[in-house]
Amino acid sequence: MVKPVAISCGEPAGIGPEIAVTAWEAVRDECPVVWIGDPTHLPAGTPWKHAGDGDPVRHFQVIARDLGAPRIPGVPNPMHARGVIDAIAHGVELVKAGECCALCTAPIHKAALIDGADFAYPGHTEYLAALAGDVPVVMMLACDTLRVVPATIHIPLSAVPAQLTAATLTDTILVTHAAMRRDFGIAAPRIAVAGLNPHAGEDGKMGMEEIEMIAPTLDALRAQGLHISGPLSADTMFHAGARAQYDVAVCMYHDQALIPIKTLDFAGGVNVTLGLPFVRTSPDHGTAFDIAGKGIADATSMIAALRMAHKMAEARHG
Ligand SMILES: NC(=O)C1=CN([C@@H]2O[C@H](COP(=O)(O)OP(=O)(O)OC[C@H]3O[C@@H](n4cnc5c(N)ncnc54)[C@H](O)[C@@H]3O)[C@@H](O)[C@H]2O)C=CC1
Ligand SMILES: NCC(=O)COP(=O)(O)O
Repeated sequence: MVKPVAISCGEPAGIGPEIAVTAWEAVRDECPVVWIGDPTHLPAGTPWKHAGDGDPVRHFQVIARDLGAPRIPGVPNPMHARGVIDAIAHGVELVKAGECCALCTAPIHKAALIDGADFAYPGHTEYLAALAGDVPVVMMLACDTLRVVPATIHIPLSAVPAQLTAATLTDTILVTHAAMRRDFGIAAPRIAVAGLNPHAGEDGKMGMEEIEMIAPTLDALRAQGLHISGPLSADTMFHAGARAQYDVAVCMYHDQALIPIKTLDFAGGVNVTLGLPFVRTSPDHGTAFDIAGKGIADATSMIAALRMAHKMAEARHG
């Protein structure tokens, strides 16, 4: 029997509840899901039942949690924060216990969780790494025409150069390489690596990180047999011809990686955490407070995230 993907509710004031239901309507024949959240936050008329009751194709399956306050679209409520965090942890437990095949997280509003529950993590990626026992993880965003990995994630731009060490870059590339092989069936992944500075440093005239750290790190990994190009100029590595030369691009910071993919395919991109002992995906977008509750949110990315979760779980476990 196909196990369901657990969906954590995410920020109730955002579009999470509505895109979960719309995505379920699109994939319910191929990919069962179970949603963890407060059923009073679901769009009116959602045909939901408690998980295990009813028919998962006709009834949206819910593991009900009382989040303590109603949902007001666009207005985050600190009272929800604890329940939102617990829904993620519950999803992880279900996957670890083998009751669900993967976790798909709806977007959280990071500030609301920090303000409402002293959440100690800047995002799911870091929280899931902690729940998995502090394993090294990597954020990857993927669409049909591009995969990108930021080597540093949710930190201020001013903190990037200090965090960008040979160890960070090596771990990022090795986790990415292993996941390309295990989860995406690419036997010898071609990895393109961006420089940090304009023109990848222009021979040291516009920054020294490429010469002092990035290039020697890549040389050491090439010596281990990895197919790596770079450090490349970030501004010229994302046009169609350049993208054809690699399977995944490793970038130096969040926006260097995410701007190209969200520009190419905002609707279809999927966020996936590599390196975890379980499968986790997510839509590439955030809470979209400006359109929450209006019934106009596009669920394409959520649908792609659910399909990718199932496919990755299948690749791992059959
Ligand atoms: N995986 C996660 O939990 C993520 C959470 N976030 C969080 O989301 C919050 C808002 O972030 P923003 O940068 O404003 O990005 P956002 O993705 O929420 O919104 C950016 C723009 O795209 C639109 N948009 C987003 N998703 C859409 C959809 N499915 N259909 C139609 N339009 C859509 C929004 O209406 C808005 O105009 C932040 O708190 C951020 O931390 C952002 C990205 C991922
Ligand atoms: N911009 C991507 C993002 O913030 C996703 O973070 P995470 O919650 O998946 O760690």
